[in-house]
Amino acid sequence: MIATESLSKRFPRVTALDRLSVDVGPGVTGLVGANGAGKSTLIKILLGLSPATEGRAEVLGLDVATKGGAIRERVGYMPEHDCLPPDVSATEFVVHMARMSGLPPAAARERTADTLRHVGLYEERYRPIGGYSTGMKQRVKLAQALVHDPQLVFLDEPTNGLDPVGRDEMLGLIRRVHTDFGISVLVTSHLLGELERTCDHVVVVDGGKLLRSSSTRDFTQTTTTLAIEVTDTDEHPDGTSAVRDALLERGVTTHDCSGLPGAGHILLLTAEGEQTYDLVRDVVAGLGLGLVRMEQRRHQIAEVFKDSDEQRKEAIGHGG
Ligand SMILES: Nc1ncnc2c1ncn2[C@@H]1O[C@H](COP(=O)(O)OP(=O)(O)OP(=O)(O)O)[C@@H](O)[C@H]1O
Repeated sequence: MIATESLSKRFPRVTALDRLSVDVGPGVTGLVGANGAGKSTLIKILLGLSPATEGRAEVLGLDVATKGGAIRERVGYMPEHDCLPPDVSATEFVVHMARMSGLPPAAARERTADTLRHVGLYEERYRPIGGYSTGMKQRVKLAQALVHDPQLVFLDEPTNGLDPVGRDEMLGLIRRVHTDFGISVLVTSHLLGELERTCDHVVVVDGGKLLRSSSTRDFTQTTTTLAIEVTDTDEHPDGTSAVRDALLERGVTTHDCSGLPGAGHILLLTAEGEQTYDLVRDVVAGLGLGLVRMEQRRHQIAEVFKDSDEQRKEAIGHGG
C-alpha cells in the first residue's frame, strides 16, 4: 500500500523526516510517535501535497512526486486540525466533498447518507456543524475522508480532544472502516496504548527516524516475566515481602519493579519453565497467603520508546 525509501524532509531549522524507509501493507496500521515526530509531514508527502527533500515514496504503486492527483482520487484524508465550516450541515459539507472527488450529484447524496450513517451521525445530519461536539466534528471529518470510497485512508490523530468513551468509539469505528468496507487505514497517534487494540501493524517514528515497524502481535508478545500478586494476612501483613524473602531463600530473585504501577503489591520474576509456577504456588500456599494473580507479562508498545530513551541516554553518557 505504502513504500518509502530513505525519505527525508528538511525544513530550514528542523529535519522532520530523516531517511525513513518503511513498507505498509493492507489492514489497519498505526503510525505512532510523540508530537513533532514527523507523522503529519509524512502524510502530506504521501498525499503529494508537500515535496520530499530526498528519497522516494509510493502509495498504491503511484509515485508521490508525480502522481499526487491520482493518489488523492484513491486515498481519503482526515486532517488533524479542525477545518470544518460552522454554518453548513454535515450533509451539505460531505456532499460537497463527494462532488469535489468527482461523484455525480445523486451518487454523492447517496454515499453521503451511507457514510454519515456509518459514523453514527445520521440523526444530526441536517444540523449546522458549528453546534456539534468535538466527537461529532471528528466523525464529520472521518465521513468526508470515506465518502468517495477510497482504497486507503490517512487518519491524522482522529482521537484528539476526545474523552475516553469518545476515543473508544472512534477506535471501534476505525476498525470497522477496514472490516466492513475493506478500506485500509493508516492512523496516527501520540498515545501509544490505544493503537494496540486497533491496529494489525504498528510503525513507530521518533525524531523523523524509524524506530520499529512490526505486527502488533510481535510488539505485545508475551515475555518470560511472571507478575505475581498475593493477599496479606495477620501473620504476614506484607504478603509481598514475605513471598519475596521465601523465594530468595530458595534461590529465586525477583526483579526491581519500583517504577511500575502497582509497585509494592506486585512481584516480577523470570519464569524458567513449569517449575517456576509450581514453586510460586507452593511458596504462597506455605505462607498461608492467597494468590490473587500469577500471569505472564506482555510487552507494551510504550516499551519501544523506553528502550530508545535508554539507548539515547547511554549514547550521551558514553559521549561525555
Ligand atoms: N511547514 C513547516 N515549516 C517548518 N517546520 C515544520 C513545518 N511542518 C512541520 N514542521 C516541523 O517538523 C517537525 C515534525 O512535525 P510534524 O507535524 O510532522 O509532527 P507530528 O509527528 O505530526 O506531530 P504533531 O502531532 O504535533 O503534529 C516538527 O518539529 C515541526 O515543528
